[in-house]
Amino acid sequence: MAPQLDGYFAEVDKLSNHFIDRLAKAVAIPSISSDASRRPDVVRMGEFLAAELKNLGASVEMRPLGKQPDKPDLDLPPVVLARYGSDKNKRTILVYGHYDVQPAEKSDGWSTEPFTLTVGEDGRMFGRGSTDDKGPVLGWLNAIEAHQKAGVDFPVNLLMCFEGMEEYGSEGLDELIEKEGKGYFADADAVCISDNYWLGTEKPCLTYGLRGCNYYSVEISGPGADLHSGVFGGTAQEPMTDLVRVLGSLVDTNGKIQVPGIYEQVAPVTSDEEGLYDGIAFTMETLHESLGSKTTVFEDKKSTLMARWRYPSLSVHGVEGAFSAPGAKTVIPAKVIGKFSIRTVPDMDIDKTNEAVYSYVKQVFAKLNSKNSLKVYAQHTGKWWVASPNHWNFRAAGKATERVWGVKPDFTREGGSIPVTLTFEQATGKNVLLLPMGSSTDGAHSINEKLDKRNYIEGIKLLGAYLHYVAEEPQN
Ligand SMILES: NCC(=O)N[C@@H](Cc1c[nH]cn1)C(=O)O
Ligand SMILES: [Zn+2]
Ligand SMILES: [Zn+2]
Repeated sequence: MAPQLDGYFAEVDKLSNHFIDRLAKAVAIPSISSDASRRPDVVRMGEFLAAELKNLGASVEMRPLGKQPDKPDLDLPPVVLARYGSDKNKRTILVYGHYDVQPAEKSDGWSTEPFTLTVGEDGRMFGRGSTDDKGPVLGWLNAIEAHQKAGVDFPVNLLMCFEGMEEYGSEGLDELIEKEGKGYFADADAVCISDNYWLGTEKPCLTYGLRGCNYYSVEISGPGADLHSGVFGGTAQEPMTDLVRVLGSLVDTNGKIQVPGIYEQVAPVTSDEEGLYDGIAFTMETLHESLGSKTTVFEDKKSTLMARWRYPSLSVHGVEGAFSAPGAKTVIPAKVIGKFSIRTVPDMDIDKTNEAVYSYVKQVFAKLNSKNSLKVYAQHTGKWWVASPNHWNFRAAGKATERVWGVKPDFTREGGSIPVTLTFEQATGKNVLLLPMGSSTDGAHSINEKLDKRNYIEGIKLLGAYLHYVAEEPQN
């Protein structure tokens, strides 16, 4: 089966240093979508991708998305739409990825410069975006190039959609996908997204579910300006004191969400599902390794996987306006904005969840009897997604995984979110598959994010092999 793969694999190995150089160039562009001052870098990253794609012979369009809703003077970065091949006798696969990254500063605790790809002797390649999601996005480009250089016919037509706002909730992209479902994406036969991770470090997986994410701000203000705590301490009601109480009321030490109306929306566990977790290659030891500690809520695998995949969670992320530098500053912040998010699961509803959060936060604040003012709002929201893995798209990916990694993949769900996954499914009416490249210890969103050279190079083989098996797979 897929006889040309050996030539393709050999070419990927031959080109591995060139592919690592391409990743180094991408990592060097600090395309941080949440930081307005970095917007030119996000655009530069989109232009870099477009130029590389054009060099490979793809037809490319840069689609503007208009202004950022919460910052009306700021343009959203363009979506890179590209097509490689338009042979009516071949299947067409639509792939999605993102070229923006999470913020990163060396002073956050990185061991290396975050925007310099640093390849260790052990093959770990450190750099912001290496695994999330520049490595996987470049994987598709590298697969095209290795086919060309090996003289192996590209087995499918490839449609590509790469965005620059995923880490900020994919602002503006839903509308584009909905419009292009029957336009630019009309001939897609299936969708593949490479933007998640293996559950551990050795066993590959295919992913059929994601949690959604509703991201909230709680704004508390009082004084007209930041104050001296010696002069005003004890005389002014302090926004930070109120905020700490509100944030502290949201979730308990074991992650139980305290907002009424959340768990009531969660789909009950079925008997089929009960038996699903035992066969998954996941151990608490791997979790401890990727967590960097043993401070887990649960001691067992099943409860842990359920907590990550099928129950909601609430995380408190930070406070804007609060003193957070080292040292001791005796300030009373005048206005503080607490940030937290809820990862949502079937059958939670975005609006119902928002209403539950707003009403609870207002109630907790009212009980404080504070003279300060409160605002609570959602910064962005995103839907959960669960699909059927009984489809030729998943079968092809399963065969590719066995061919490249020598094992059958686990079928997993993911605790993270890719807001547009459900939108792709609904707008194209086609099956969506998540095919991860990186592993559980990659540290996406964290300090020292990395992608192992082995996962990058074998991952490029995997993406190419998947396309070959897609071409051979009979209809369902
Ligand atoms: N690799 C996917 C990823 O990291 N997604 C983000 C997306 C996001 C940001 N805000 C809401 N969703 C995630 O945090 O899961
Ligand atoms: Zn990502
Ligand atoms: Zn991410």
